[in-house]
Amino acid sequence: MSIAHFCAFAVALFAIGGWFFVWLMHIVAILYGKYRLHRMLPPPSPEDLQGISIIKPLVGVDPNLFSNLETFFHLKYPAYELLFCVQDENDPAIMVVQKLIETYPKINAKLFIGITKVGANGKINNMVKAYEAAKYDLLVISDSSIRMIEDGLTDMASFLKEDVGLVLQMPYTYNRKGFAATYEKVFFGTWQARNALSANSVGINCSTGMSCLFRKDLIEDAGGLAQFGKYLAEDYFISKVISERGYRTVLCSQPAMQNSGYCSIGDFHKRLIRWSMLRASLLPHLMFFEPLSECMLLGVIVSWAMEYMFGISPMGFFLLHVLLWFLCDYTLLRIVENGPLPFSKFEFLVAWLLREVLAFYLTLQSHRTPYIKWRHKSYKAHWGGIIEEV
Ligand SMILES: CCCCCCCC/C=C\CCCCCCCC(=O)N[C@@H](CO)[C@H](O)/C=C/CCCCCCCCCCCCC
Ligand SMILES: O=c1ccn([C@@H]2O[C@H](COP(=O)(O)OP(=O)(O)O[C@H]3OC[C@@H](O)[C@H](O)[C@H]3O)[C@@H](O)[C@H]2O)c(=O)[nH]1
Repeated sequence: MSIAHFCAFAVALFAIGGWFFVWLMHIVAILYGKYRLHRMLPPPSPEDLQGISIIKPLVGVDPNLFSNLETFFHLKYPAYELLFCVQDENDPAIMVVQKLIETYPKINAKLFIGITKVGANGKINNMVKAYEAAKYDLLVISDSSIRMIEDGLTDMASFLKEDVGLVLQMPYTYNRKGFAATYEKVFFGTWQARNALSANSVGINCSTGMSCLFRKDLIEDAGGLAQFGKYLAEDYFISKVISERGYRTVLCSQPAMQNSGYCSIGDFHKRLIRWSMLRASLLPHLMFFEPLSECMLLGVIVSWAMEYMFGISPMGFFLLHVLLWFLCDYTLLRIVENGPLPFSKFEFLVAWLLREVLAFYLTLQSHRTPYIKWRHKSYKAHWGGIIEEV
């Protein structure tokens, strides 16, 4: 066998192995999603539910902010406090929070204005005051765009068994109108859900910090929330220090319902590029594996490999591969949504195709510049996840 043939053989073998691995991820995600999502555990008795401090970092106002925050005033949970953080004293979010606090005087809610600068991460700087003032040993960090159902906090708390340190709501979206909303829902219900469910099912850290419950003492033991200010992916490192202390990270049954009032494909792509840049700085090998695990690129490579190894028609193989992937993604999305989809099958097809076709382009965009833009600030990420503000 010539060197060229040997190399081609090795690449084809690797591609086919990777292809089987990705199908394993599809299957695990579907089975684990069915097992875990939308199946609340029997709630512990109210005496067993410990108090929870919910930290809400806010920047600016969008048309859904009031109603999203209001859902936190309707939580059915015996003891919780709401700690709203606003970093700028001129931010109109202050008025929104004050209005809610006036409307619901029986709910224990406080507003913190101004940052404590502990690092470059604006979200951490914004949350530090509330973190220090939190009166309960359990903390929830919940981003501004999140809506909660009445039982959402009980659902999270009921997954906090003795050996669990962090409970995550898997990122998903609330129903909104328009194609951009469909596109976001398809992304979170397919690509994101597949990775999050398969990784969490085997205990791999696949954290997203938009809605998570954790034990404050574990973070204190690691030096407090302030020490995560040097990272932009503070969620990944919070999960990491919790695992290092011997506690598990689990998903709860209810996904995180993101419901930002502004929804556009351009802004969503910027967010995906930012996340991709974070991941590349944390786990550089993902720069190689992530694009290879995408439907279109993997399909092209494996179709070639199948022809090279077994003489199978590449076009037929590619079309079958895409069709099966599409069906698996549709099945997973239905599991995550747990009900009829708020759009037609045709809209799903268009949004799905667009995401799959653009995946590689977005990956390339994430390598174009070392500067990460987040909420009007620019950061430079170094290997290992440490960032500097530019
Ligand atoms: C030949 C193909 C081999 C396939 C290998 C698998 C490649 C994994 C592909 C994609 C990575 C998934 C990323 C998940 C989304 C994370 C969302 C995110 O970016 N969050 C950031 C912002 O909140 C956060 O700061 C970063 C977190 C880092 C997460 C790293 C996750 C690694 C997950 C790997 C999944 C492997 C699953 C294996 C299951 C058997
Ligand atoms: O400077 C900032 C930036 C953001 N934030 C807050 O941080 C939360 C998340 O911000 P965005 O919605 O812009 O960003 P994302 O949803 O993409 O964040 C996600 O990815 C990056 C991670 O570090 C976050 O933990 C995760 O939530 C919001 O509640 C926002 O108000 C701040 O408080 N200050």
